[in-house]
Amino acid sequence: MKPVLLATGGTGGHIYPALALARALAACGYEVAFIGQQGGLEAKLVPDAGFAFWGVRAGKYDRSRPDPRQAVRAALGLSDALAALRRLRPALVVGFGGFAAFPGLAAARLSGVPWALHEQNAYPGLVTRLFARGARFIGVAQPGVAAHLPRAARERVVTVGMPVREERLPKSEARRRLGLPEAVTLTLVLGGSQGSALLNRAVPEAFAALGAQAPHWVLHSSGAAHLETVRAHLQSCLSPSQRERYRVAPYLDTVLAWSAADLGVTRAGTGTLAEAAFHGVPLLMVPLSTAADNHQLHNARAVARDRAGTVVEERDLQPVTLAAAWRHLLEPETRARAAAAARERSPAGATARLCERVVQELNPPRAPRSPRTLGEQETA
Ligand SMILES: CC(=O)N[C@H]1[C@@H](OP(=O)(O)OP(=O)(O)OC[C@H]2O[C@@H](n3ccc(=O)[nH]c3=O)[C@H](O)[C@@H]2O)O[C@H](CO)[C@@H](O)[C@@H]1O
Repeated sequence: MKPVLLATGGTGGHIYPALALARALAACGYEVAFIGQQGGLEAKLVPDAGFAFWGVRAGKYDRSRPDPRQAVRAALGLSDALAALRRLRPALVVGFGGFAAFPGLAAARLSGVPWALHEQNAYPGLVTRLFARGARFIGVAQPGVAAHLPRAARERVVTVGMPVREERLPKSEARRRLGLPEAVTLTLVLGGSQGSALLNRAVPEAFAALGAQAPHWVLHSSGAAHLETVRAHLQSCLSPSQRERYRVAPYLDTVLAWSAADLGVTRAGTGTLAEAAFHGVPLLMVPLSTAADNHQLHNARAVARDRAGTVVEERDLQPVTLAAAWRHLLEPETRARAAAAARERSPAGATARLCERVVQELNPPRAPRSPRTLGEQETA
């Protein structure tokens, strides 16, 4: 059977929805492989999840600094990807946006292999805009994307939602597996797939400013590169008893972490927001102000409009302001209302919808035979 090749990488926001689709396709008996950047986050996450990975020479294209080396790297990545497609002979390539998806999609276009796309953000990224024309379909996580795509591609846009790993554990079991006490209020701190230097600094300071709270613990994902800095920061700004209640890890299994959490302090990447909604966890969001087209602020405001969380903008980020917003969300009534509103936003079913659309593409309906043809066959 020809495999489905998923072109993805760069950040968790692009990789995790592809992994969710891969699991669903594999469960239906389809063969799946991935193509992404050699040495990228995907080169670890994909084999860890048990799927075949082809690494190609890809790199982020810096539009502000055109450099011939970027063009050379793109050409090398394309030749790697063409070789991979010759070898794998995929039935379909599905691209998830971001620079790491570029070589696989470009190779598909050049080799005559059909391709499809999934776009996670409300404003489509460059790769989605480049490959929308000619795509078999463009699955989108949020409505309103079509207006930003070439006219010829718009009718092939389908709103499927944001695929997340639709697994939940009982809170008590998740906490036990994380080594956390059961009868406490737990805030999960997540700064996106690479961690956030800003949250790493501000959240421990806000925790100190919160003062005495009913048993309240924190589980904080620092990002692999920031673990030691955060540990040193906790030593300097928290008392020993506060440190006892503040756990830090370089990277978390987020099915466990969201299952255990009562509240999140996060950036506002699409993946994080969708997972929080799936798990019914209210959020205190600090959107990344440098995200393309400030899309994290738009993402966060949509959550706040639905009353599933609160936004604190970077420019207002002081330990006391963060602590005040945090204290408010910790109040049991506020938290319960926001958790119910979060559940209303759940993306449950998105993976199945995307999978179904891919399966349709792999098994196109046979053209109905005309009565005349049938008649001819009968008399033949
Ligand atoms: C800097 C940047 O370009 N960010 C973009 C990137 O977000 P980025 O990938 O950083 O953030 P997202 O919130 O979209 O996704 C993070 C993912 O990493 C996972 N995770 C995180 C920490 C951890 O310890 N363990 C773990 O598994 C989360 O569960 C989540 O699935 O892609 C998103 C989707 O295109 C965009 O909306 C973001 O703006």
